[in-house]
Amino acid sequence: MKMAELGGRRLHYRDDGTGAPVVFANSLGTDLRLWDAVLPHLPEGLRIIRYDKRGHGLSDCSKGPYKMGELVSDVEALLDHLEVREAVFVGLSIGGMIAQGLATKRPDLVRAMVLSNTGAKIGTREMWGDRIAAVEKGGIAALADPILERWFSAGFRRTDAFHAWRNMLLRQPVEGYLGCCHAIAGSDFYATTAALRLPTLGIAGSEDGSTPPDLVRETTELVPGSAFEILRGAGHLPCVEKPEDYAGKLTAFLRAQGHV
Ligand SMILES: O=C(O)CC1=CCC(=O)O1
Repeated sequence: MKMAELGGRRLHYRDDGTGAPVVFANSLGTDLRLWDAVLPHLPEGLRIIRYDKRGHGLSDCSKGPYKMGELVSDVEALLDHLEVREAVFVGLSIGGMIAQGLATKRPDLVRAMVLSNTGAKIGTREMWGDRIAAVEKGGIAALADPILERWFSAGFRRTDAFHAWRNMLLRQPVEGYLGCCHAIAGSDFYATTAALRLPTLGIAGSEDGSTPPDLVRETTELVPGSAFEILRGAGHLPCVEKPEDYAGKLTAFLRAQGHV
């Protein structure tokens, strides 16, 4: 179990393997176990860094609301602490927004990025305001069913594994969840991501009800020369539903960059 003390805040992370660094950033309401099923399918020779963003998993849960800039600064400080440079940064959903912010702020840290199930902007201020109000009133349980319908395809929702992800969402600290909802509501990366020049792969899930394929494609295409892949039969978390396929797309991208 590793905790980094970063100027008064502690982030929980994992740092496994040696070689070229790949950093993974999770979505809203999930922790670093999001990537568990993908990692065994990745090639040797990688240093795999995963972390829990603030208010999630085993990281400190500071009082919200959070700003996207704070979430970007957190992982920037973590990577400086770990002396990581030139990583491939894989970000899913809010993690993909963090990827876009970090690539803009610290191009020395990010040599290529994977924008998975994300957008330059996700939803509207009104939509996030409604979600925040509903969670403040009834807790995450009040919205768990519709959230999980967007996260997973109907087939996956009939599996035993589905209930573990449901429990992860329900055990998520409300303060951290709401803090990140505020950060997403206030973020729009269209202009800054369009100015980025780095190898970029977009990954979408055909059944994703949160960040549909068209949004992921539109976001990815902001970066000239980017590639885009759809994983069929997967919702918002294709790394959970289709881990081998997800790892295959990621590995092909890493190889194309000469990262492995
Ligand atoms: O909870 C959702 O609807 C999915 C989601 C949006 C941003 C994020 O990180 O997850």
